[in-house]
Amino acid sequence: MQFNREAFAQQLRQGAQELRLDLSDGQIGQLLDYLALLAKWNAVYNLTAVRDPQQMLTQHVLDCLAALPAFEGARNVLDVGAGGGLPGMVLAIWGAARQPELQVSMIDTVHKKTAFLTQAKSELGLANVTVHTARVEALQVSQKFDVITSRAFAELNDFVTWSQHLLADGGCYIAMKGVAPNDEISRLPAGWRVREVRALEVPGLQAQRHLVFIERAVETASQG
Ligand SMILES: C[S@@+](CC[C@H](N)C(=O)[O-])C[C@H]1O[C@@H](n2cnc3c(N)ncnc32)[C@H](O)[C@@H]1O
Repeated sequence: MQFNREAFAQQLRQGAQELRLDLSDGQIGQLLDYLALLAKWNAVYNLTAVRDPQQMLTQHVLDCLAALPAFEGARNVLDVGAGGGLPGMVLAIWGAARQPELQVSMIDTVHKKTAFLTQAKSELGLANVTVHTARVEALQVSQKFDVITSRAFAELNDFVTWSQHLLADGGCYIAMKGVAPNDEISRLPAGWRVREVRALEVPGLQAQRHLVFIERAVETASQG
């Protein structure tokens, strides 16, 4: 397992440039620290099927970086089924410098995954991160989320059904998907609508990526 920090830093800088993301040296360093932790823990705890750090950089870190512009202005984000912290950790690292008011919560049912997230939060000094070990259906919070996101989590219908009690009024879902999930969209529960399906280009990845923005459908006022 090769971890060439300087080469990875260069790829991140180049990727950020292609994505028009303004990443500081400090943020690049934190992203690499996160990647190194993920690779180290993955060897023992099997957090992600992607095992090679180079592949992790492209398929995980750059993939999540490509989605970040969609989170501009978000204040309180929940990442459902965060696993090893994707996209939540990448979002938190970016937000800590870029959007200091941004809070990122991550939830997963698997304790070894949330143990990793708690350790990464501590080692990276991310005060903006909260970690929950639970099924999202059972989570209760005092402050609801203005954005709920997920990546490689579940069919959109389940994602919305299981977590809608956690979305603030006026909030929206941002689901990270591969090919545009038109069938899943057609099966969304009543009362929800897709505001936008946005195609993404991930540097170094020859695969389709889409963000699906979902919000409550506005009820048509009765004409009485
Ligand atoms: C395929 S992984 C994706 C992990 C990460 N988001 C990524 O993109 O690498 C899906 C994750 O969802 C978690 N999960 C499944 N059902 C869940 C539920 N009901 N509530 C919270 N997490 C759940 C699993 O434990 C798993 O870590």
